[in-house]
Amino acid sequence: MKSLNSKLLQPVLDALPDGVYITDAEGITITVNKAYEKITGLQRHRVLGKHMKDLVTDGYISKSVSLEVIREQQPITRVQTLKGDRKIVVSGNPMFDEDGKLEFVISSVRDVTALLRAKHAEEQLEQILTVRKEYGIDVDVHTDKAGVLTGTNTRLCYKLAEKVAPTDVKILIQGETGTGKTLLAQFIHDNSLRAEAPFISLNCAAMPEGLIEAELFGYTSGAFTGASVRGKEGLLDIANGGTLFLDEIGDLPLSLQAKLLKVIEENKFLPLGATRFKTTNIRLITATHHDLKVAIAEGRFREDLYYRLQIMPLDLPPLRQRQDEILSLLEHYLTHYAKRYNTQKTLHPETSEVLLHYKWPGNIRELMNLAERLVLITEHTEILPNDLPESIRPLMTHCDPYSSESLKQQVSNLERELINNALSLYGSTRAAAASLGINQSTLVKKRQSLLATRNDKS
Ligand SMILES: Nc1ncnc2c1ncn2[C@@H]1O[C@H](COP(=O)(O)OP(=O)(O)OP(=O)(O)O)[C@@H](O)[C@H]1O
Repeated sequence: MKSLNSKLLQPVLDALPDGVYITDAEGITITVNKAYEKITGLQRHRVLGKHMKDLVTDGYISKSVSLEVIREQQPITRVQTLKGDRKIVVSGNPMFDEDGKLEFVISSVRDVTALLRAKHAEEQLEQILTVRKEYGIDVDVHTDKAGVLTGTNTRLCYKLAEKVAPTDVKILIQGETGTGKTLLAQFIHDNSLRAEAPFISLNCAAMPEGLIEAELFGYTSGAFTGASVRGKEGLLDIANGGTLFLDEIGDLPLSLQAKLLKVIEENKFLPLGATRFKTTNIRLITATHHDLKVAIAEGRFREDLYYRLQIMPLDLPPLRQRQDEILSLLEHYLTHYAKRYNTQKTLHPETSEVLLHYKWPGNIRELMNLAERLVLITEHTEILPNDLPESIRPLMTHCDPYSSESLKQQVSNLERELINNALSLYGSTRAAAASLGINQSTLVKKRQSLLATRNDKS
């Protein structure tokens, strides 16, 4: 182990406000300073002479920046989390001797927990102000009256919704992202006795805990640093008399779940910083794409709240289970965007076929985005399969309905593409062959002969 002149060096290191950790070129600890002991809680005598690898194995530290520096032979900076959620920034620097050989690694360690907290608070405040500004413009009363299309699998859901809309029964809508949960909530509101009052929607997954709390419950003046002097009404106030739609309710933090339960049970809530409860009269509709039963089992969601919210559960199936709606929706949105962009578009039957069998992971929102994109970028009136983005027609590149190639050649093209796709996905001929259900030698032979056919052609 190399040594530094520690008699001289140690007092200097101990006077520094940042933590310092020094190892030799092998990763053996030479010294640490007092600030390091204070920040990490690790005593010097525990680490001196120890190899960084052993400190990681023994659980003293989670990851060693010094070892990374030794491996990479260059400076490296990492943010690490210590016990109790403290955040530190570790910057490791290599020191080389005159011959360019690594001699020491000197790492500085800075506790940035307080700094990050301040930054987080600042960002939260900024977000509150932004959201407020947006709400001032268009959130109070939702006026988007896009035509609602229903097929066999959604008709029942909309029928039930229509039936219970005039009551105040609490509804939990379940469905993947983009399946139309917000539209259904708006439909219920529009068909309720509260239709003239505001429909307010809040996505619980989109905001940090502090911000959701301030938005939902509002706050009094001086409730927290940076709060407006006049305080602010919460959405529970703004939605009074109308409907509050809480999207992604499964992401509502546990502390706020307790507060929401009080609103449901007693129509009461306490704004941040307030000493008196306020009352409100809202109809609550919630939505989730998570399985809340799993969240309950994992302790992330209150069971009592779940049973209060899902008195009337409504399920919106994903678009791939609503095949009879896909073409009507496409036609509806192609016409809608064609009108907006002053053009005309239709789908070639082959294109309809591809889209009908596509899985639509982003559901109706994805379909709308695709319709707009196709209207904008397709130059001809009839949209062909090749106009579709690659992600939708991964194996369609060579299936051109106007192709002059023979069936045999087109099949070879498709085979070549399937093999190449599997090879790039799985990386080895053995794994690619297994994924295609053939043995490795067959794949290699097929690939060679397909390459030869292509070369013959060109
Ligand atoms: N049945 C339908 N007919 C026509 N358009 C629909 C239908 N359902 C949904 N849409 C449209 O699809 C888009 C996505 O719907 P919406 O925002 O309601 O989905 P969501 O499930 O709430 O999504 P997220 O979970 O991501 O918030 C909206 O623009 C909506 O108007």
